[in-house]
Amino acid sequence: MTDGTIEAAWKAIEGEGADTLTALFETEPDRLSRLVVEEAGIRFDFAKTHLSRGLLDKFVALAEATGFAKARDALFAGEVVNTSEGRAAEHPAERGSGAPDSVARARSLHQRMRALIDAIEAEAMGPIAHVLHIGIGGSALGPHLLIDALGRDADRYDVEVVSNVDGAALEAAFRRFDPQATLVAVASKTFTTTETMLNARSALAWLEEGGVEDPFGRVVALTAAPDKAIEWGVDETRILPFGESVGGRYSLWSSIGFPAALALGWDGFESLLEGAAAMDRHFRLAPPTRNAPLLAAFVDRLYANVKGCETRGLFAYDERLRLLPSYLQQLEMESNGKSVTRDGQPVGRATAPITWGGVGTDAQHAVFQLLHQGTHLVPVEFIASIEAGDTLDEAHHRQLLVNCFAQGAALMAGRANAEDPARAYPGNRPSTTLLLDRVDPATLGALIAFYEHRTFANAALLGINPFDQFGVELGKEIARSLDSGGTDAFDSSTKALLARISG
Ligand SMILES: O=P(O)(O)OC[C@H]1O[C@H](O)[C@H](O)[C@@H](O)[C@@H]1O
Repeated sequence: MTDGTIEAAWKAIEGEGADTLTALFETEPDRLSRLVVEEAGIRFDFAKTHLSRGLLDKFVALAEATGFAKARDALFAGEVVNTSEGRAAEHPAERGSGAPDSVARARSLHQRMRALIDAIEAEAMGPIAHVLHIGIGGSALGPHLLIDALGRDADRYDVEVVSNVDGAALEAAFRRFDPQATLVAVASKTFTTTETMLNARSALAWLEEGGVEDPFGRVVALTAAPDKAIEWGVDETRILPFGESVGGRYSLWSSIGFPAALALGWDGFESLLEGAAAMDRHFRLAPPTRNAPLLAAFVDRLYANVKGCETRGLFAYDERLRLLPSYLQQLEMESNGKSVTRDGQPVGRATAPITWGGVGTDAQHAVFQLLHQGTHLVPVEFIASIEAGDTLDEAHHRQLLVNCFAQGAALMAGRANAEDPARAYPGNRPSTTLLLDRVDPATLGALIAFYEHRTFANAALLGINPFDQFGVELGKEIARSLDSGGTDAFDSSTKALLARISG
């Protein structure tokens, strides 16, 4: 399609969305049957958004104009969709959804990971009780989310994920762990990330100081750059590689998921992959009006591009999912926080909103005032599970869920108060609810794959490449330069700050 057709499709959308949510429920009595999708153990409820029947048709037309279906086919076929880096994006192949040779490659790497886990379980590296996972960004957020959400009752290995270069983070893990019983997993796609390599060196020193005779014998490397890991000193048999075409923030399905597989056991890790594969099938095959990731992307675009919302709020009404907002901050903002299209042209409209959020009910007592009465319109997403994550009196879980549903209802309905404006609620504030049957590996796999595909669908509608992240490079380059004392090129404020710490 031509740029003209795409612009015409956007123009048609940008004039819509004026009806209130309450009015939409009156004029469209079939909203629930149309805007609720049940898939892979998750109920996706988009009914409390401004996605009217007319708008939905127009978004479907936009998807057609932008070549969304072709882009999706290219993703699953393993074509070069990351054009700026000349690579495919093969995270779907990690869970069996992709070109047969990519799937076969991913399977054999998974087998290698499984064999190493079997060996660790058989105490081939001595008795291991603790796993210190060192990585940052995509090499930490995904495994950390999985372990925190699913590993609470697993009673297997005690895993700690350390990402920050601030030594306080690593020291806290050292205090908790016994070096004699610790395995160190160094996770880095590139195996060059400064923070990770410095933390890894300090972990080696700690093993040595703790009396471990061969510290490298306790190190496993999870990387797409095995040569670099060998060069650094890791034995080849303890390197778990993954493909260059698996992006960092999409890599938890690969060997980057190793600590999660250790914490949950191999069966749990496989269920995670199967859940994601179920969502892959849905994303590939469901028609646009029933396709959960695509509908979610329509909602994202509606609020960012029609209603001018600069943020989106995400509240997990489940303690086990407390790390979901930080995981999604990287997935969504690093993928789609861009200003130019795939062809290097200005995008011309808002791209990724700022993703922020927290945990319910805690957040209700802190930030929800602004959501209900503030001057910013924030589309809210609620995530909850029907099955409880605790064994206490069921009043706990009931309170959690009724609070979650009450917030969505209150945001939408509002309440007038002619006498006292300070006590009036404007209402007409949108929300989406994702209700999981339970928080288990399969459902969490499906949920994370849903978010990946939603991010991809947003990028396709905007015409941007979600798989590169050049925005993070300049800061790294300047840090390197400052570290080596080269301040000449910098402003006086930065120079003065450096001088202040240099004594
Ligand atoms: O896995 P690594 O190569 O160590 O990279 C870790 C992280 O750092 C980079 O700066 C990127 O912003 C992230 O996308 C990446 O996940």
